[in-house]
Amino acid sequence: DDAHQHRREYQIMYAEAERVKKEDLSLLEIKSSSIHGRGVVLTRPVKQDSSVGVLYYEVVGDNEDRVQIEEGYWHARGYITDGGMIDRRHMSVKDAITRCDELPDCQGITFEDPDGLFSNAHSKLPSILVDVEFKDKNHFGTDPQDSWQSFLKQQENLDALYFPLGCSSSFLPNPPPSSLDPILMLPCWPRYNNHSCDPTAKVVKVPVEDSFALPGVPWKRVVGAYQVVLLKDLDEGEEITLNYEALPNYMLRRVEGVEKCNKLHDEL
Ligand SMILES: C[S@@+](CC[C@H](N)C(=O)[O-])C[C@H]1O[C@@H](n2cnc3c(N)ncnc32)[C@H](O)[C@@H]1O
Repeated sequence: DDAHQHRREYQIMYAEAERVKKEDLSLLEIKSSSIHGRGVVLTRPVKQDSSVGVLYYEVVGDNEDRVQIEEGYWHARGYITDGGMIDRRHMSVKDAITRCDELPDCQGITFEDPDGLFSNAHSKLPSILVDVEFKDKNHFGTDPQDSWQSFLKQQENLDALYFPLGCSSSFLPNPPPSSLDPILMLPCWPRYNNHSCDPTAKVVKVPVEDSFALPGVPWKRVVGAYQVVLLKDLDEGEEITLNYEALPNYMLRRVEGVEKCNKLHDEL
C-alpha cells in the first residue's frame, strides 16, 4: 500500500541524512503539536544556548529553477512572499527591473503570470505590461501552479537548503504526509518545526569544514550550517519553535495561515 511504499523509499533517504548530520537524534521526538499537526519536542531538558542540531546547510548558487537572465537579477518561478511591498506599477518587466535598481530598498519584483509567458527563463523577456509588486525582501515561495514570477536582486549567498537527499521538499511534500511514521521521520525533523512569534529557538549560522560535502551533490560548495539554538531552558516535552519570518532567505516557503509577527509590514 501507499504508506508502505513511502516508508521504504524514505527509509533509504533518511538513513543517508542521518549519516551525514551526525546528530544526537535521541534528543528529539516528532509528536502531535498544540500549534499545528506534528511538531518537534525534546525528550529531555536542554539548556538555553544549546544547539539541538542542524536545520539547514547553505550552499552557494544552487537551484535549477532559478536562472540568471538579467544582469544582477535571478529569475525565479514563484512569488516573493506577503508583505514588504514598497511600490506597485503596471509596466513591462524590463522597466520594472530598471526601476527596482533605482529604488534603494528594492530587493526584487514579483508579478502574476497566469499564462506562463515568463516561465521560460531562457527566452527573451516579453514586453507586455504586468502588475508588478516591488518588494523590500526576497523571501521566496515556489508556486505549484507556476502562475507567479519573480526577479530577485542577486545576493552573496543565494541559497540555503538543508537536505538535497532525503528531506528536501522534492522528496517530502509540505506538509509531510501524516501517514509517515514519526520515528522514521526523525532525521528530517527540520521539516516539522512549527512557527511561533514567541519562538523557543532561533537559527545560528556556523561554518563547516572545507572538506564537508553533502551526499548526492558533493560538487556544491557548502558555506555554512544553520544550527537550531534554544532561546531559553526547555523541559522534556517542550516544543522547538522558530519564528519563520526571522529565518534567512529561502529557508522556508510561503506558509499560508500561520500567525504573522511583522503585522505592520503586511498591511501595506
Ligand atoms: C515545517 S511544517 C511544520 C510541521 C507541521 N506541523 C506538520 O504537521 O506537518 C510547516 C507547516 O506547518 C504549519 N504551521 C507551522 N506553524 C504554524 C502555526 N504557528 N500556525 C498554523 N500552522 C502552522 C503550516 O501549515 C506550515 O506549512
